[in-house]
Amino acid sequence: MKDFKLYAITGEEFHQGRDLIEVMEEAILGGVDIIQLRDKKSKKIDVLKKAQALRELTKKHDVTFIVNDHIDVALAVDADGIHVGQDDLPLTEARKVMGPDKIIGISTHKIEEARAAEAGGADYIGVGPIFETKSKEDVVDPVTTQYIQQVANEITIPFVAIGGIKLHNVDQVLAAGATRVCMISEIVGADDVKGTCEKFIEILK
Ligand SMILES: Cc1ncc(COP(=O)(O)OP(=O)(O)O)c(N)n1
Ligand SMILES: Cc1nc(C(=O)O)sc1CCOP(=O)(O)O
Ligand SMILES: [Mg+2]
Repeated sequence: MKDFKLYAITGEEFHQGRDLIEVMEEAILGGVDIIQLRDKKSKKIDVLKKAQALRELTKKHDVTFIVNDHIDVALAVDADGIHVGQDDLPLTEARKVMGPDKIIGISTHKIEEARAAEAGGADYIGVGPIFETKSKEDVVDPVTTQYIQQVANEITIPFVAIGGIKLHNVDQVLAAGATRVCMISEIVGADDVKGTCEKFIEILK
């Protein structure tokens, strides 16, 4: 997969009434190089419509597009890949459905899961939640930056830190060995989405 640094996930509850595509385009213009559609509430038809619009946007800006959970939607819109969790479709089955060329990312919360993801052919792993987050209902306890250190020391596929990351604590995440960060609320909930992303890009340099 094309490498990335700043990963933004949609979270329309934080958009303050702003249009999904406008918010995500601002994020892209600020430097986000991978976008994930995550929608836990909408009907499938509406998830599909949002995915179509985001596919068009990400194509226009040459940004990687990932769909969370819905493999059928990912395939229907020719997304670049899918993100699955530990309780979603297992990696082997996800690979069968997605084919060899699509990106498969998987969430991990402990080193055993990271090892299994690497051995199972994941293209990248999510490492989190690093800090407390209110953006995910069924979230496990924070894994802290210690888990980043473990992954950085052992895992060779790309990993992205996620969960409660903000401008004020991202230094701790990078100091622990992460080079890629992923956020919902700090990016899409910002008053100035583009400016916030530019600040992250400056810090990530
Ligand atoms: C990059 C990234 N990392 C982790 C997650 C969480 O996925 P999952 O555990 O399947 O939980 P839901 O997002 O489906 O609630 C993610 N989406 N993206
Ligand atoms: C979707 C998600 N997955 C996580 C994990 O640890 O796997 S934490 C999380 C929520 C991230 O949102 P925010 O940046 O607003 O904290
Ligand atoms: Mg999931």
